[in-house]
Amino acid sequence: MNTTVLGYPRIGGRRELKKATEAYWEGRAGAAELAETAAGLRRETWETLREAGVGLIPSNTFSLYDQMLDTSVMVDAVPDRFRHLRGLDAYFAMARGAEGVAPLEMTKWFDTNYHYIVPEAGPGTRFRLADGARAKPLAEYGEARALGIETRPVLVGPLTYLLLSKPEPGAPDGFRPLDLLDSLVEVYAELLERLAGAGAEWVQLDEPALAADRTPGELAALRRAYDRLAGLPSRPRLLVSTCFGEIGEALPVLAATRVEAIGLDLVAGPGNREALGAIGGIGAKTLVAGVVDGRNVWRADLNAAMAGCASLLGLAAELVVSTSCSLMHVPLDLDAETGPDGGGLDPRLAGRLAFARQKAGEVVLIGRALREGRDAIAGHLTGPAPDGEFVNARVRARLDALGDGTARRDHAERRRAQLDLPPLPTTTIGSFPQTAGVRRARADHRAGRIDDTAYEAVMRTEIDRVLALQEDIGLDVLVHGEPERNDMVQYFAERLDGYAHTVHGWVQSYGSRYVRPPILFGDVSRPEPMTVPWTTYAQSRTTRPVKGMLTGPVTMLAWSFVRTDQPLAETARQVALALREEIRDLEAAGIRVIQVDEPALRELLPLRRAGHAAYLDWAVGAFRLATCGAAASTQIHTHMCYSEFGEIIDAIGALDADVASVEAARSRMELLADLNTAGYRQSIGPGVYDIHSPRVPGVAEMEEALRRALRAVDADRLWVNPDCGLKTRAYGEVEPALRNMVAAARRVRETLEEPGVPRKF
Ligand SMILES: CN1c2c(nc(N)[nH]c2=O)NC[C@@H]1CNc1ccc(C(=O)N[C@@H](CCC(=O)N[C@@H](CCC(=O)N[C@@H](CCC(=O)O)C(=O)O)C(=O)O)C(=O)O)cc1
Ligand SMILES: N[C@@H](CCS)C(=O)O
Ligand SMILES: [Zn+2]
Repeated sequence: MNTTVLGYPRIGGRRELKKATEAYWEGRAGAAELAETAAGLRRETWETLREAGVGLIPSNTFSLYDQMLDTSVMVDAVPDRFRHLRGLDAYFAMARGAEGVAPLEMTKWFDTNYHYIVPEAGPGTRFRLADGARAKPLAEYGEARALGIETRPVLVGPLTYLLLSKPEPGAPDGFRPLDLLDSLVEVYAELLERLAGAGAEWVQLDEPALAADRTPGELAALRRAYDRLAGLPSRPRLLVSTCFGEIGEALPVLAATRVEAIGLDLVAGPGNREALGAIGGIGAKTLVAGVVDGRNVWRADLNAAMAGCASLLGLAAELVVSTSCSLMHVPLDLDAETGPDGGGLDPRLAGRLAFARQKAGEVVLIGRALREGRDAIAGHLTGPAPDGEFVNARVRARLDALGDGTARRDHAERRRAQLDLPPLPTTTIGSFPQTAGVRRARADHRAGRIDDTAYEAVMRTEIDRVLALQEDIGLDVLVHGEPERNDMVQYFAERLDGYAHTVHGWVQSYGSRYVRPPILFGDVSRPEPMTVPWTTYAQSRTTRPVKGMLTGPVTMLAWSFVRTDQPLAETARQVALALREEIRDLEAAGIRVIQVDEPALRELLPLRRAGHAAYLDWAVGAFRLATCGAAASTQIHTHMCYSEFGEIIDAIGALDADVASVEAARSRMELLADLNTAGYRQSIGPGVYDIHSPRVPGVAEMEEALRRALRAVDADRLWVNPDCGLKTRAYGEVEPALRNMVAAARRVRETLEEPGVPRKF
């Protein structure tokens, strides 16, 4: 009975990776320093896992930016536009763009809040093992070995890699990256042979794409890939690891290959257990049983996990106790919270939590209990949490009284009652750059070095500056800039009862950007207004409309660690009620435009179609519960980003917001045609430039984007905005970009009367 984890956080206990990467980008440190920090973090991870007693330790789970990007570089899937760059410059340019070179797209990793860099492939793509013997998995395997630690290199599986790739611009219609599978598999074959030569006994190939619906053709491709790899004469043993749900028809396909082990997520995919039974088990193979939740922070129920593992014993030749997925989706170490510089979590809550290091410990305990008997871990077994510990009867009664009624007045009537704005109104998504001064003031306030009055003065000065800038640029609907928010979810969670917070609990969102997901542990309620003072202050300083800015109920759940003792739908309604109260207070304070951000609406969509309708029903219901109390004269906006919207296109309309701003700059406005087809009739602000890149977009390119949008959307429904908030950018980029955006909108407005340009005012 062995034990393992499928992956581990890479940031370091004091955010060493983030600091080193950003120092490198800013020229404050060289490549050697970055490499040294990275090696130190890898070593720390391996040693931590070894000390915890984990039997099979993974390697190549580290990345300077993203594991998909690492794979693209490893197999030389580097688009031509980056070929003039070398080494780290090319690597980071693919992620972030460079002078005159647009980055690759970035999008959500399955249903997590992690984002990967989307590979591009075309018929001319020639995969090869770019660095040969120095390929990253080989290098990291060798590095661990030199430390005396035997590891299992982890690779993104070839099927998942290609299913997540997109056709390169200009690729012929009908081209699918998966068409390149056979040639990619040959690169994996070479790599596996080299890893075997280096001494690797096992290799883990991650195929999370199997948790989504797959076509017969894709399943055939899976079979072909692993028949080929498993048929190599000289190779390590292969673990095909899956996560994030049930793998359905892929299970018998994998079972029929000659790979030595299959990894199943038994937390997000409880049905995997039944499916295993239905095929009579996996015979001579090893089952890597993902019984410790890699995506949530609750302690494992060790009794249940032991019983679950015991019931699997007859279904495989061997069982390895594991996490359900990589631990990169949870914070590193709970001890950092309860230690001297932690935030002092309520001990009743802390006792129920486990972060990555604690979860590695849980895996080891379960393994020991299965080997030596339950008594061997008796001291670690805890009783169930007391019932009703964090219940709020008032919230429950109010929700019962509200029922399901979520109708708002007719859209046309709302339009008439709402603000009068010029055609193609210009606005932004909410946040402005979080300057060093703003962040310092927040850190000083947190540490007690400045008091509330001094802190508020800094924020007000910042709001004044942001408003003055927007007026000068000529934007139509202004924002206060969100300087007071550390994060769009954490800020609200800190003001809601039922949520707890960490100080060091960072989880990677993308590249060097991290979040500290709050922990939703009890019934949620709003003790007092959360945004009203800042928004009304801003509105008092300008005659133009200021847009209030809230985070929607689905996103509040998606980007938090959420209680599992009641359905998400019920928890979402509690958050929605708090937002509904906030909207009522904003209206009462004279705010006429309110945006309720739902960037994570797509993220929580179940990976399999069978679950979509039920999810969208409660997700849309929660948004409507939050917003439908608003008066007809209040314009409700929503915003979504980082997603392929295809599968939620109907839901965007069903939210019944008056205006939706959506990321489209990177996906080239394809979305608008889809929205039309779906019968979307409200207003739309397709992002006209990509805020994820430091590149300043020109007037002409945004004008062109707007003209393209006007082919799909009438002018009286088109808004002009960037594709997301500006908090990660610097003013040096933001100011010229917004000036160019307003100039582009004006140029298009001037031509609206020309023949052939639809306008319906
Ligand atoms: C819109 N996105 C978001 C997602 N998830 C969220 N929870 N929030 C989001 O906004 N998912 C999808 C997208 C993309 N994701 C991100 C995620 C993260 C960032 C980002 O900028 N992260 C920051 C950290 C933000 C934060 O919490 N800041 C705090 C603490 C800042 C800090 O480190 N302070 C220092 C001292 C400060 C100083 O002196 O300068 C300290 O405490 O040591 C705050 O501002 O108070 C990051 O840096 O990673 C962007 C998009
Ligand atoms: N209002 C938020 C949305 C980000 S998705 C912002 O502007 O940062
Ligand atoms: Zn956004």
